[in-house]
Amino acid sequence: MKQFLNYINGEFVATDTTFENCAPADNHVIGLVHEAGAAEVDAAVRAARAALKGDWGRMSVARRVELLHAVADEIIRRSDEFLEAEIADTGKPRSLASHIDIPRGAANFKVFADIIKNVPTETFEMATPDGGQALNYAIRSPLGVIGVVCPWNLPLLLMTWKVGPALACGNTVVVKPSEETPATATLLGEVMSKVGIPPGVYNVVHGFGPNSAGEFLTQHPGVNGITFTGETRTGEAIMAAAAKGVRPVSFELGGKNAGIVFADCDFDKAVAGITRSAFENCGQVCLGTERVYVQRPIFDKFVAALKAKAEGLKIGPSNEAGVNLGPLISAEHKQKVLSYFDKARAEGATVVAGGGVPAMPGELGHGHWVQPTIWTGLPETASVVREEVFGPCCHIAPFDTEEEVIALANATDYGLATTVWTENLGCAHRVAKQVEVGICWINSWFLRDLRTAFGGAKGSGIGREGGVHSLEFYTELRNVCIKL
Ligand SMILES: NC(=O)c1ccc[n+]([C@@H]2O[C@H](COP(=O)([O-])OP(=O)(O)OC[C@H]3O[C@@H](n4cnc5c(N)ncnc54)[C@H](O)[C@@H]3O)[C@@H](O)[C@H]2O)c1
Ligand SMILES: O=S(=O)(O)c1ccc(CO)cc1
Repeated sequence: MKQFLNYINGEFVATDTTFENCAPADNHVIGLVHEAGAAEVDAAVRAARAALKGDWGRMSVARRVELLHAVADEIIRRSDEFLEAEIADTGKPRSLASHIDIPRGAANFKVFADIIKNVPTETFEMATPDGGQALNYAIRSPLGVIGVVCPWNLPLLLMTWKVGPALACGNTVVVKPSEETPATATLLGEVMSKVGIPPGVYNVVHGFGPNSAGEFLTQHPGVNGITFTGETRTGEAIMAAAAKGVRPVSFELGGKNAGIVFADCDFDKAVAGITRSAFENCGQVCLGTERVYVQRPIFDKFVAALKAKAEGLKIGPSNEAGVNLGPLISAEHKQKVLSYFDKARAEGATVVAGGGVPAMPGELGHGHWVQPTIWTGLPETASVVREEVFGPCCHIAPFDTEEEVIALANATDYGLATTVWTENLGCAHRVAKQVEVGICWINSWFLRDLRTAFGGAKGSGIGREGGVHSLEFYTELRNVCIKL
């Protein structure tokens, strides 16, 4: 049976406590994960601290950049292994993982290495009171040991999105992958060893959140900063842990994102865009659209078109040709999503598409499948209109005016992303300016340039990462003032 070991100080480390890692597609046991206890987490943090003072801490930026490029190249060289590991852990379609998760996972090392190589710091000359001059210039230093706590929906991509810039800035990391998806973080340990990243720079501790590796890591006083992607409620617990020692946090949290479709949109593109944003990765994307607002003149036509798209999506295992939708991540998550399907019905929804569990053949019958689901007819107070479901579903409501739809989109505690569909650039810009989110896409969705800012407003997060914005979190900027 496959064993998923911790990776501490350049060595794979087994523990006495293991838990099963199961495939979402058919629930078969992929392997055993070795849970890190407080002692292993402490060893990982100590190794990370020691590495800061060792070769890694002394390394030139040019050499660090070279090594991070080598990490990216090695991920690509072993992309079949990464792909198989990610597919087994998540059940997502091979086409999705091969086009997004793995290449983006590698790109995160190259892009941030190049940014750190090229980004300047500021200098200011100033006059001094005695009639002389002084020169100010800024130096970036690594923040230190970074705790990286990750979710399961885009495991390699979201982990490297943090580890790439953290290492580029000269930090060391202790990563806590989701208990649901331990494979690619573990595999990355092999890559780090192979290309010569010094021991202790990249560490992985496996386990759960409360009273397990997640909590041990975030409460560890040797961790200088915590970067976290996951549920808003978990963010609250981590923020409380980070308060001890006043450690900085960077949070990418939940969302309840609105899609806004104006009557003048390019209809087919809008339908295709909302289909993707609602159902890609089986709706398990923080940026996904769970609330769709469609201008009244095209409402009925849009609902019918989205229904046709949803019902045309092919549900199936990763390797089957033409599959659009995989399973949900776990039995527990399936229960949560189905409970929302029940609530929607109980609260009076019209079920336009789906609403249940598809019949799957053979062993797949043990997997965590649900149908892509569309509702209409609910008030804005309904559970599936207010709360993040994180499944392949959306509610569609009509609107009349620009002002009205902006108010509807903003009437949520979350503020991650919006997608707007219109041919009127003036309208697009007015909406983009007023929606309370970190990311607003116009006539597109999940179109990402890694140099741009990424993050959430309101309950969807704290801080921005991406491009130079990542440097703000992963470095301490020191001003040096020289009296000349
Ligand atoms: N904003 C974003 O960029 C973004 C991206 C992806 C996912 N998400 C959000 O993530 C959620 C889905 O992911 P999930 O279910 O893995 O989230 P989660 O919050 O349940 O778990 C995320 C990680 O936190 C750990 N954890 C849980 N409790 C902890 C605690 N008390 N202390 C320390 N660590 C703890 C888990 O073990 C896991 O590794 C959704 O809400 C989604 O919107 C947000
Ligand atoms: O910048 S990306 O790597 O595309 C990216 C995608 C998603 C998320 C969070 O879901 C973060 C970064």
